[in-house]
Amino acid sequence: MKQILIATKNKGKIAEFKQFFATVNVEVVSLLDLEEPVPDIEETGQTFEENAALKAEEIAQMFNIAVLADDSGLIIDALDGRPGIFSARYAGEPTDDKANIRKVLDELAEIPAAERSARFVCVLAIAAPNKATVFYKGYCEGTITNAEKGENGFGYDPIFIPEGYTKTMAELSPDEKNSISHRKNAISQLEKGIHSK
Ligand SMILES: O=c1[nH]c(=O)c2ncn([C@@H]3O[C@H](COP(=O)(O)OP(=O)(O)OP(=O)(O)O)[C@@H](O)[C@H]3O)c2[nH]1
Ligand SMILES: [Mg+2]
Repeated sequence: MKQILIATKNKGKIAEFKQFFATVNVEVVSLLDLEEPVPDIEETGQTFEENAALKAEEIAQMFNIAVLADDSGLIIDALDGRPGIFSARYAGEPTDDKANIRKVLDELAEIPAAERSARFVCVLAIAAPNKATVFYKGYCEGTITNAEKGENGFGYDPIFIPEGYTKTMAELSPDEKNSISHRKNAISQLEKGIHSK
């Protein structure tokens, strides 16, 4: 079976990528599968693209193979786009999904339902030795709830209601999330990019 190395340590992302790539018979290998632990890559970029490139290029160079990386996050309009590129570490490091959710709900406490619009963003970068890095981007529009609901997914899924739905992303099944998510939409762009070559 063909394999793809994905430069991530996020178990939620890994589970979703495994589902996407299983449909084309590609096995996902992540940084958590390697025998030698890989140090955390500092995400010092100012944009999702810069951070995705940092992760993909560093690992591609380390192993001399093509690598896919995902930099993603939640953009909330009433918070001027925060947490944005800081989504994983919004309430500090190490990453704590529950604390991140609490911080967002606290900051939105006075904001009425009609002004709680938000979107998830996913930027995929593919880096390969001696090749220019390429990028694909996907969005998922929605709103932020007043309280957590649902057990599926990861990150901010329990407080995000996708447009056209009445349930949070964490109440959707993995298949449902993977049919509408920012990650799915970025992968669709990747497929289009590859087929047009
Ligand atoms: O509810 C969510 N559903 C999603 O589908 C989703 N995708 C991203 N996010 C948030 O954005 C951060 C990514 O930050 P990020 O791209 O730096 O990844 P990470 O640090 O978790 O892992 P790595 O890939 O860098 O190893 C994550 O931790 C989450 O807080 C999501 N939240
Ligand atoms: Mg990260």
